[in-house]
Amino acid sequence: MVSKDNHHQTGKNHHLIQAMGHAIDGIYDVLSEERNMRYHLLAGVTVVICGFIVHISRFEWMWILLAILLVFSAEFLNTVTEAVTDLLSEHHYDRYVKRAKDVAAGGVLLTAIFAVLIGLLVFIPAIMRLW
Ligand SMILES: Nc1ncnc2c1ncn2[C@@H]1O[C@H](COP(=O)(O)OP(=O)(O)OP(=O)(O)O)[C@@H](O)[C@H]1O
Repeated sequence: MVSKDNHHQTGKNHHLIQAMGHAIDGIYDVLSEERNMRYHLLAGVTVVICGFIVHISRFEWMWILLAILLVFSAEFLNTVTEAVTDLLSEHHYDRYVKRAKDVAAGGVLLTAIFAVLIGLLVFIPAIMRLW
């Protein structure tokens, strides 16, 4: 989905609906263009389904949803970093581009490790409770 603006807008949004349209375009862009984001989405949906199956508590849901949101946010920032650095470098090698991209990717990795830890802390006791 691409926003319905026929012109190439470069200025501020004029109303909330327009701003929301661009924001939804951004979400769609990350989901359609970034393969890693699709893996994160698949993992997130799987974890949410598992959460319903093993009846995790409200407190546990808060941690699970926070972990999912953190990974998604890091992936969004990673995509922004890639877009801006690719624009600036025009795909030529640049050590500052490398630094920016590696740091952004490191942020995604850290949030993914956090999410796995939260998953283990929540689901191991939840599965044991079922027994
Ligand atoms: N213009 C550049 N200058 C220097 N290093 C670069 C440049 N472009 C990419 N790199 C290096 O290559 C790595 C991967 O680049 P990039 O993130 O663009 O590709 P990607 O594998 O498609 O990423 P993702 O999987 O997150 O979409 C970067 O982390 C960086 O180390």
